[in-house]
Amino acid sequence: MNVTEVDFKDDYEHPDDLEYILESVLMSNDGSAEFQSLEEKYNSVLLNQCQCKGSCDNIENCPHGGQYMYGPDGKELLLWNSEASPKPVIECNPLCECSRNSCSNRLVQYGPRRNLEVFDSPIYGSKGLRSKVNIPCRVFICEYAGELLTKSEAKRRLEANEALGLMNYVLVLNEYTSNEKQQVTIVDPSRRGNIGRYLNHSCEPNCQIAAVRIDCPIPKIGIFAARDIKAQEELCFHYGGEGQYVNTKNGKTCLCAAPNCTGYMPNTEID
Ligand SMILES: C[S@@+](CC[C@H](N)C(=O)[O-])C[C@H]1O[C@@H](n2cnc3c(N)ncnc32)[C@H](O)[C@@H]1O
Repeated sequence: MNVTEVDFKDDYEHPDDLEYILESVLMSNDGSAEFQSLEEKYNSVLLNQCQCKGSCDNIENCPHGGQYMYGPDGKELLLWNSEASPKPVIECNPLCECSRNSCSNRLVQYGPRRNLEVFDSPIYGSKGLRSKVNIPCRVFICEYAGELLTKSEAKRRLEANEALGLMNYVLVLNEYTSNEKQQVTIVDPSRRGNIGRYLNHSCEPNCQIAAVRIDCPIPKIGIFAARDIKAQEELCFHYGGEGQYVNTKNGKTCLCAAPNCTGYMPNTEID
């Protein structure tokens, strides 16, 4: 299977007045030491390239592989991560020796899948995202791309959103190793973002998020199907990451209408 045969594109139009970006970008320099450290991380390169010949099918040899696998039809790569104990996903990148065309460890780097559409969600009374065609369980949908923020800037924006009654797009992704927080990544697609910004929160979501690294220590927030999803069904993920990725407390009233709805949206906490 040639990975480049998979149906990807990234030329979606945004209905809102914002800058369309293909992947997350650094916030503007505010002169802080925190920004400097974020910028250093953003500009550093992961030096763990593989030396696989051809594809990366042998996960014993490939330092990255093992998180994606082809489904039974052999057509699309699926996220093979267990939701209970997600392992870090590290894709092969241009420094790797494997063949770009046959490597089975590159997915998010090719951009969102086709046939997504922004629509006016009757459930949420605001915009949402759905697919015009069925989506199989565990496939990649799109990145949640936006401005990468320092904690201070994120707190400032969260407070401003609250004070002005604006929708909040800030997503805080915490990664843990055996209960210890290892890295915090904060993405805000409110001013600069991609199609991922339109996914609403559900207490019973059909999508899940995963931290995916390609060639930078700052992960991308990948959104994957958590089950088979029918065409026209609204795509949602749990803003609390179901406890794995995101720190939250109870927030605003949740409109998801799921049978197990807690009544509240998870509220982003930054410590
Ligand atoms: C990332 S945006 C999602 C896209 C947004 N609906 C739009 O029109 O651009 C997050 C915002 O959508 C709304 N939202 C998302 N999920 C919600 C839910 N379960 N209940 C109520 N509002 C929700 C909230 O206003 C939230 O701040």
